[in-house]
Amino acid sequence: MARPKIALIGAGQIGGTLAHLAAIKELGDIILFDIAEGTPQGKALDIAQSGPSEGFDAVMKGANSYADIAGADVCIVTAGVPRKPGMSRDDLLGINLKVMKAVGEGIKQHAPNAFVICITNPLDAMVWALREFSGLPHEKVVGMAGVLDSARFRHFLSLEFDVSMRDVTAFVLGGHGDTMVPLTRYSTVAGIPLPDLITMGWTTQEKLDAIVQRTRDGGAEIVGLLKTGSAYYAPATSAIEMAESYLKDQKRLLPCAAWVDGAFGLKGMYVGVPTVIGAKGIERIVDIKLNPTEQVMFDKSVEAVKGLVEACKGIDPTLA
Ligand SMILES: NC(=O)c1ccc[n+]([C@@H]2O[C@H](COP(=O)([O-])OP(=O)(O)OC[C@H]3O[C@@H](n4cnc5c(N)ncnc54)[C@H](O)[C@@H]3O)[C@@H](O)[C@H]2O)c1
Ligand SMILES: O=C(O)C[C@H](O)C(=O)O
Repeated sequence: MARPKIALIGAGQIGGTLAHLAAIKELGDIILFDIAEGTPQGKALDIAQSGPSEGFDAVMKGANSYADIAGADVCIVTAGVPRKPGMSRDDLLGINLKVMKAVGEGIKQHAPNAFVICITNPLDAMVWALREFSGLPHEKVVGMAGVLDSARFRHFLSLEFDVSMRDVTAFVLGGHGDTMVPLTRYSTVAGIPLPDLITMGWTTQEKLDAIVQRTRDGGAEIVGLLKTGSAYYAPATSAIEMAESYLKDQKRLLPCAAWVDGAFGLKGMYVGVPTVIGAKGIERIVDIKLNPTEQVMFDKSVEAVKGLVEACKGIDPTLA
């Protein structure tokens, strides 16, 4: 049986890391696409030459033409611009919206049956725009952010509790911005909810509040340290987790920016919610009950995302 075809649209920091991870995990044959001539070809050749040591079998090709993504089973989109220190993700909206138009049209023409994972920021508005430009079914176009934000929360919690990250679960919902909603009530250490760990004396409310804030600022913390761009190792790993769930029909329950129409009282919008990813794409949205405090935070985040979508419509009238 032929290997699945994975098209990586954008061969920058995340694109290159995605290609390496997908090869090491033998998820399929890989096309690295970028508008920069030489970059995808150079990275593809470099990664292919790690094959003998890693022991993977995958065809690895760099390309500057959308024709090369033809028939892709999965497209992961990182094309665009990352932020620099002092910028917010929302400052990227105008420039990256134009990129989503080109990418969406390329996918529509050459890979209409793909499962598409958008990573480009500002994430929730860009995945919405990419879906609009590509015209693919909503359940086949999803945004990566919640897996990354939850991984950051899990990492910080594991440091606080001095336990393995594997035993920490966490859910961060809402938009991928300053208003994201780390849900302490639905986050656990080996099944013990965080509020119970405060009662047990493992931590304090103040320390937990600081970890929640560090999670919300997780992207900016790395941008401030790198100075030339944003995080790429953990973002790539997070998207690979989602792609693998689709390709292997794992039905992982992951927080993703999915099309929500009905659940959470929302009428047709992309925002971070718990989702099940399987062979059909987004197969289910898990409509968990939020308490009044969580609901206020979630509503605020939803409004922020709606504002960015309206801004997109203002920039590109074809989206209105
Ligand atoms: N969703 C998340 O959680 C998350 C996490 C990290 C980064 N990001 C975002 O991902 C994006 C990529 O980050 P990066 O670090 O890989 O950036 P990068 O600058 O290293 O790579 C981006 C690549 O996109 C290419 N590109 C630009 N316009 C293009 C077009 N029209 N078609 C094809 N390729 C094009 C560039 O040539 C470049 O190689 C940024 O917008 C960043 O903010 C999102
Ligand atoms: O912070 C950024 O600009 C990149 C990304 O959204 C992240 O959270 O790392």
